Amino acid sequence: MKIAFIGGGNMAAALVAGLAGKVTPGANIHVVDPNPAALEALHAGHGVTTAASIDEAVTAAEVIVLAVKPQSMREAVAPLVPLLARASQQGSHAPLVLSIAAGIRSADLARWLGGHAAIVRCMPNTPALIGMGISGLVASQGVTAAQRQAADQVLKAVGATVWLDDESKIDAVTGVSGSGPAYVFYFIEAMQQAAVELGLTAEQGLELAKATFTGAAQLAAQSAEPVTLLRERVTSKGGTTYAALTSMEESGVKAAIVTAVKAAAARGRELGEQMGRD
Ligand SMILES: NC(=O)C1=CN([C@@H]2O[C@H](COP(=O)(O)OP(=O)(O)OC[C@H]3O[C@@H](n4cnc5c(N)ncnc54)[C@H](O)[C@@H]3O)[C@@H](O)[C@H]2O)C=CC1
Ligand SMILES: O=C(O)[C@@H]1CCC=N1
Repeated sequence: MKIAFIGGGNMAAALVAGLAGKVTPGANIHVVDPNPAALEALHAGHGVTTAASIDEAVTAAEVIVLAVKPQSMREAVAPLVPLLARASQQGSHAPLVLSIAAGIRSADLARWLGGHAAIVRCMPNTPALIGMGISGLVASQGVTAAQRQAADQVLKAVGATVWLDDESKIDAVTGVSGSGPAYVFYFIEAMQQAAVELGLTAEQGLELAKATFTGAAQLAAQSAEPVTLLRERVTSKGGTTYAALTSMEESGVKAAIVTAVKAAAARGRELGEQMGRD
């Protein structure tokens, strides 16, 4: 499979690391980015081919991954329009366009791409860097079964995939798992701060907080029991955990988390609306 990336930043680098030499040889991956340092690192690390601007190698790919910031998307894809039109006139295959950008809607992308129909939107997350990502995906109507499978293969190279039946739900995925790693890091930072305020060193606090997250997340992942039961098992009546969770309830921590996740989803929707306006 030939794969092209428009944008070679953080998320593209995570995907390239998962794909190169596993799903396809590095030489079958082409990365376009105006930043020479990003290209050099990807070429040196994975043997990918590179270009500072969109060229024919992009439309020769079966899958074109759009990995620029939402605010740059419209401008970044404009040079693709004549190349896609030429490829279709020559009767070549229509590449699948796989966008990882938060918010940007398939209908707007299709319009910016001159009516290109084969678009999958997806929302990965940064644990993709260590092959432990999770991505939500949704296919627009012009996507073939083979293209859907290709999109799944690309994202499975860096973790698990969850397919959605309705594009409006991808903003929820953005709020939960796309932005989610930041919430976990925030919680780890808070636990480390508490550890220091209780007299431990910053290093000890960080080690305890990180290992607690890793252990609890692995336990939740591996256990057949509901997460609620796992929580209750830690919580002895009248004990220390009960004191902490009661304090969290009184401070409205759960409600605040729910509100925060909804704010991320709403921002995704808003970005799509803003960028989709002509
Ligand atoms: N960082 C994250 O946790 C996640 C990010 N995303 C989405 O991934 C996309 C990329 O995000 P990051 O990799 O974090 O950003 P980044 O800033 O690390 O990478 C963006 C890259 O695009 C390049 N670029 C800018 N204009 C360009 C153009 N016209 N043509 C080609 N390349 C161009 C930049 O030089 C940069 O290397 C965003 O749309 C974001 O919404 C999705 C899931 C998670
Ligand atoms: O914060 C953002 O906009 C991107 C999308 C999901 C995670 N990071």
